[in-house]
Amino acid sequence: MKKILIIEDDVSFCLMMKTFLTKKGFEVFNAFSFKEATVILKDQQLDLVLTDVRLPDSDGIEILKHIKEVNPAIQVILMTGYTDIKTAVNVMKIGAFDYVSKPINSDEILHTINKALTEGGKTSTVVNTSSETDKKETRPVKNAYTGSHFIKGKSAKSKELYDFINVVAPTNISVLIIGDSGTGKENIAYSIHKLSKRENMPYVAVDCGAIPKDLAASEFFGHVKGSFTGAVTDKIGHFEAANGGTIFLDEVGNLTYDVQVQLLRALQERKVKPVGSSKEIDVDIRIIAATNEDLQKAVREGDFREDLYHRLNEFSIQAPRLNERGKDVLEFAEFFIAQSNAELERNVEGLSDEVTEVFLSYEWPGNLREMRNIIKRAVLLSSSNLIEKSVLPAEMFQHNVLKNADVDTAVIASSDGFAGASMQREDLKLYSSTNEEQLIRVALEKAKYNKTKAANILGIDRKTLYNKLKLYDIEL
Ligand SMILES: Nc1ncnc2c1ncn2[C@@H]1O[C@H](COP(=O)(O)OP(=O)(O)OP(=O)(O)O)[C@@H](O)[C@H]1O
Repeated sequence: MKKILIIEDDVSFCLMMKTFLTKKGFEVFNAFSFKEATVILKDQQLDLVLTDVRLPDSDGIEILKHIKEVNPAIQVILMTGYTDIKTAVNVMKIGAFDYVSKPINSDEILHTINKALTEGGKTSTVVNTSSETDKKETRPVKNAYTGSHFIKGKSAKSKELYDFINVVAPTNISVLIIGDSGTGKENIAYSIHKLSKRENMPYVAVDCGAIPKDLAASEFFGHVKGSFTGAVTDKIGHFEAANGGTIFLDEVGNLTYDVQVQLLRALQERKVKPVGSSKEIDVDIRIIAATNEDLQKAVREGDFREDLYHRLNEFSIQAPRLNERGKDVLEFAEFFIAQSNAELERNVEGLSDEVTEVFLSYEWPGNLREMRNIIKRAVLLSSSNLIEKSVLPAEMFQHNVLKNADVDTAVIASSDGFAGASMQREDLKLYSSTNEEQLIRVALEKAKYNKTKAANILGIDRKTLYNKLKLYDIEL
């Protein structure tokens, strides 16, 4: 397990990052000052340090020098506010791997960390060649797409989606984006912002699922120095940071009831009060929220406040599943191939005919995110100009074959090739509910109603199969 040290005096941010990176499989240590960091650097064999450029007792240059003295193999990524970008660039010149600007985008930081851990050793003094201006333009967003860095698609579903985006973007209406994981909700939110009158104002994306309950108020509304243990400096909350622009609340269904109350008040009164402060700050914010849960159900069950739900859902947009977007699948594939080529320095030209067919009929349960990952891996593994079946996960064929009711072949396919190298069978989940029942029935029939075998064929565990049998009322 790779070990990461986060050096940051903003305690809440530090803990949030720790939660996020631990979930991603790293062993994470926190230090709130340079002094604390030196102790951990001495005791632990670290792989990477993520550090603020400015700490109460040190600065980026001193931190980097010290780290490189302790162990030159440790990769260093700097976290910086806008005013410190120049310092960050200087620190990179003396050996930091890269820098990221605050507010930190979780996808981006993860990408940079993985890149540092894989490429860092080879190029420990890499200087990022993008200009400062470029960085400034793209940094305020959690999402890295700007300009042509995303595609719209031409299918009826895509057209409908962009019609909605175009209609709602210029208004100040709150938008709730509903859709399965990986359908591109974050990208939709950013598109709305870029097409609005607020396009040149801040866009702040907040992953509500990653905010620890106790720190939510401080995260959203900020705090003043000394207002609680660990509040060593004043902190600007997300609302204030987004003032004049747009705030995107991702996974909004994860907010606790208490935070929902505070949020609603802020939205209604258009004022926020930092924790420990008596002063209210006026905020003018456009709000976009996203969920992959059934929020209406959460409202019915008393887990999500109805008034907040209506406040967020003045207009709703459904993010289409990838398999509803017809031939756009191929356009997305082309886009991800180009993206992976650039990232991995490869020259893959496209999909073989056979793979094109598979792509068009596959369910894509993980939507765009799944496609991006599958293509990235395929580009890495491909030895020919075209992506062939042999570099795709076998589960993709298991799906298709199952659809054709040829389960025996599916089982063979799944023990073939690089099957399972990246995807756990349990990750398969059970596709869309429309054909889920049918898939289960086919698998049961092929397994001669042996539940263990059927579960195996479906790539799920027995317990999940039992639950599904109950759900669909399948009698055995
Ligand atoms: N229009 C697009 N063009 C190209 N790539 C896209 C587009 N929309 C999304 N993506 C890609 O798909 C991935 C998933 O998108 P995104 O994070 O926006 O999905 P999401 O619905 O917010 O997922 P989750 O619900 O899990 O947070 C992104 O990392 C990006 O690489």
